[in-house]
Amino acid sequence: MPLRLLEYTSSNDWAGITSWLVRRDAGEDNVEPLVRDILANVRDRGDEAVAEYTCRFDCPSLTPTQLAVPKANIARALEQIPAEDADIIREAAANIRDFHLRQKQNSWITTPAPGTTLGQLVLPVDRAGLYVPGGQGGETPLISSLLMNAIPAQVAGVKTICVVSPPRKDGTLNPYILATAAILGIDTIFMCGSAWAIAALAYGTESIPKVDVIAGPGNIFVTTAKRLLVGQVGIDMIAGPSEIAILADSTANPKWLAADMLSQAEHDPLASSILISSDNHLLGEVKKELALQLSSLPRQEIASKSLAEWSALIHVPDIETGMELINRLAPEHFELSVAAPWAWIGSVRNAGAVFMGHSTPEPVGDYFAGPNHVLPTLSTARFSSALSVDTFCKKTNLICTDQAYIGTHGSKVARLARLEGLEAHARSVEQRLENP
Ligand SMILES: NC(=O)c1ccc[n+]([C@@H]2O[C@H](COP(=O)([O-])OP(=O)(O)OC[C@H]3O[C@@H](n4cnc5c(N)ncnc54)[C@H](O)[C@@H]3O)[C@@H](O)[C@H]2O)c1
Ligand SMILES: N[C@H](CO)Cc1c[nH]c[nH+]1
Ligand SMILES: [Zn+2]
Repeated sequence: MPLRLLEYTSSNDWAGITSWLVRRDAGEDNVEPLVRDILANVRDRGDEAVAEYTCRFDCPSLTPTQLAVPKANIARALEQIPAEDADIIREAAANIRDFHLRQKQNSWITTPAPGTTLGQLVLPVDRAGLYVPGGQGGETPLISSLLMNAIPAQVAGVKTICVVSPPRKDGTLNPYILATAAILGIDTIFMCGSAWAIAALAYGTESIPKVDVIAGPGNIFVTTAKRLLVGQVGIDMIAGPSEIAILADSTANPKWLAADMLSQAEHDPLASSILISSDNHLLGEVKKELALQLSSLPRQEIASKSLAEWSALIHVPDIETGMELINRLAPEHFELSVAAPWAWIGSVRNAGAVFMGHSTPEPVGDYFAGPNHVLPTLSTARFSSALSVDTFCKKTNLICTDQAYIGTHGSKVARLARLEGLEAHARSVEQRLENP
């Protein structure tokens, strides 16, 4: 099985690693002209364009009036999935809600000096649009994507939440997606996907509301549309292909490590799975395990491309050096697979999420524990964070001063204004001094 074996002894080896790892080109430039056309067409022709694209790509007969999923179908979907599955989804949703409730920030005000009250209003956006990927023609419903995007929006207090997802060939959505929406109390769902769904949410159509923030993962057409709309509508993040980096000592189990690497490799041929260890024997065992476990995976073709092209086993002299490499990689998911993970947590500077110790496999975070699984990729964890309640909030500054404050400080404001050559600013304050 082709898989890179690398040596990292110091920062001198960094260039060799970045040269192939840090820019996984998904070919966004190639699809950009097509996506620009789609955006313009939906902006100008609304539902009609959305329905046309949907018929061309996803299901042959869908009229503009059929884009919205009837509310009754959403409620009924809960009867179409096994009750045990609904219970698992409810439990995951409760964990995710509990975690995100802790992120909620309150508005605050303060009185730093007599005559002045200052503060910050933390307000939810009015409307959010959530993209739920089709998942192999609707056959692998991305339940967790809906949970991870909708719950932070709900906790933020967003009043209008619209979900979009591409329909299956028969013009329906997977009942698991509808049932999850029903569990969450979401009843506004539109059957459309790809760049035209993102365009509809950004511009609004006859049936799809124009939203303030668009969140949710998707393929290259979805991602490119989101990238082109930055600045016109709030965008959660431009999430790239999944990544996992594991730092393991000799107490780690090679079978577990290989399974964890494959868990992300199966997402995408562009996914990246990196194992870093000072134990050469362990690295060799993991390599054997990867070949063994890969052979029985349904998504073997995807995972093997990811392993061959974007993954590696990296030998380091010690854990300290491994940690330095992790901080340079700034991975989306970082598994700290060592005997005493808490002893190392203070050294972690750049990672989307950290999975502590041998018994914390990454998929626990993907689905169930509570923290969000929409995380910064491609080294952007150096400066950005997981999707959160904040994604759906904005902060409005609050300033209140009285006449006494203007009397004490007004002339200083006027002086600063005149230093900038802005006379009208200065007079605005002086009006209150001269004509109280
Ligand atoms: N980062 C995360 O949290 C996360 C989670 C889940 C999925 N993902 C990613 O999301 C993506 C999901 O992809 P998917 O296919 O399952 O669903 P998707 O909904 O993103 O893509 C399917 C849509 O793209 C359209 N499409 C196909 N070919 C097209 C073309 N040539 N031009 C325009 N549109 C076209 C389809 O008709 C359909 O509407 C994957 O890349 C996966 O890695 C990321
Ligand atoms: N690991 C993905 C983010 O990189 C999220 C996900 C969704 N479903 C399973 N996993
Ligand atoms: Zn995953």
